Amino acid sequence: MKQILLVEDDITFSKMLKHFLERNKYVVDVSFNMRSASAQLKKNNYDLVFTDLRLPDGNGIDLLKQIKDENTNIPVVLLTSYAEVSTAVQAMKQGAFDYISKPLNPDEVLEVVSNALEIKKENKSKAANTSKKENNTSNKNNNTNSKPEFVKGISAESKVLNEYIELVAPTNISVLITGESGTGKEVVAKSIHLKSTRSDKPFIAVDCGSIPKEIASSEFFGHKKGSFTGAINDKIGHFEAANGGTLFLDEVGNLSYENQIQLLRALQERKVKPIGSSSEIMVDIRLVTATNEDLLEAVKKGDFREDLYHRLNEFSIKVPSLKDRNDDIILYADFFLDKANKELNKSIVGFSKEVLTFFQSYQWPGNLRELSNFIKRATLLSQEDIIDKSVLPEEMLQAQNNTKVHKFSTKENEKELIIRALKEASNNKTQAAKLLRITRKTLYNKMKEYSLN
Ligand SMILES: Nc1ncnc2c1ncn2[C@@H]1O[C@H](COP(=O)(O)OP(=O)(O)OP(=O)(O)O)[C@@H](O)[C@H]1O
Repeated sequence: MKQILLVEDDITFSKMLKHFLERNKYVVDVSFNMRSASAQLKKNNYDLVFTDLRLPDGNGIDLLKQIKDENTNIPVVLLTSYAEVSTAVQAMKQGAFDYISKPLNPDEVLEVVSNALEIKKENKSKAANTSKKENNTSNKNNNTNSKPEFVKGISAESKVLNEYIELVAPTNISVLITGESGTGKEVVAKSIHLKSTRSDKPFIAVDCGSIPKEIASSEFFGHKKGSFTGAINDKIGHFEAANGGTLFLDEVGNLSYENQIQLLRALQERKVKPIGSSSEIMVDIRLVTATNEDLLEAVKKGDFREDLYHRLNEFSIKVPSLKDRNDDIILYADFFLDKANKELNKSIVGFSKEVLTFFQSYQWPGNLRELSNFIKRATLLSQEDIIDKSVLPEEMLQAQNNTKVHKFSTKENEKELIIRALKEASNNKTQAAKLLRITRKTLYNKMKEYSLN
């Protein structure tokens, strides 16, 4: 079993993480400070170290340096608060394997652990093959740059999406990604980065929705120690951290008007000035943004600057909703089942026919995220080899009953159903055909038959 050393002075938090990792079959030792961590490291052969950035007698970066100085290739993962992310990025330049910001997301923790252990295995076998040549390649295969797990899809909508990604990725064009929540906008952004010439440089993802507007400029551009109350250290901003690579701004529509002006200026001038600094830093970033709101509408209302909108929207990509990617659903379901099996140590082989039919007719308002969550829950609950309809939650069944999917039952109500669907789709035939689950051609034929022009 793999051994992990967890260095964290917050007793409750460390207990929680230790239990979680143990439940996932890792052996975990805890140290509450650097001194005891150093002693533990001398005594045991750890496969991975998780360390908090702030420790009572030092910090995680000192510990990282110590591990690197001792020439061990134990991967080190830093635990940080959101505000410390840029320090963590710096730490990665010094050889940390990755960082995870608190509050922790269990999936992310498991993914980082398995990536880190994989790298350690690779390093070990490299070292064995090249016995006298020192393996001095840094662990730059961090989570921010690792390959995304990506299902390409086979539906017509996915084909268009993938073509757009391939086309735009190698350029420096700013891309605005739109689509409902949970459709995979961040995965698309990362895929653009990984297919670009910047793929070996950082990909920095920023959730604009979670940054309070008062600290947004310090987050984007950094600050100097002492430049305002609370600025206890120099801080690297997201622009600088992404230098040479890609800056991904998620929920960009949430930026305040003032922050929009600052962002536009930085993009136009290609340089940033950290708060409290007298000098400017030239930055070379590729910008990718995402939103699930109608930014043009926000522009019309005066909530979003038009000049910024055009700067962000040099090319736009719409990620289709899951309900419009019917041909892909089974691929995604299999992918998420495989993932859930691995995470939960189960071996469910598939889905019953009824569940697959349900997948195709449910509207999936939460898109891929909802499908992934559903499958994880179902995998956990299922006692059999197959996920069957007994695990479908009542609220999903209820929602499905309330959906606007109409089925032709008898010839008599066919005309009425078509009229209703056309009305609901504001006369858009493609949409109406989708609601009716018939092809557009059939819809046109039936409209002709019932003189519905
Ligand atoms: N092509 C894909 N292949 C496999 N998994 C995917 C794919 N696209 C998205 N996912 C998974 O679906 C979930 C939602 O994706 P993501 O976070 O990128 O969506 P989003 O549109 O950015 O969401 P939000 O609007 O809430 O920011 C994630 O768990 C992600 O890993």
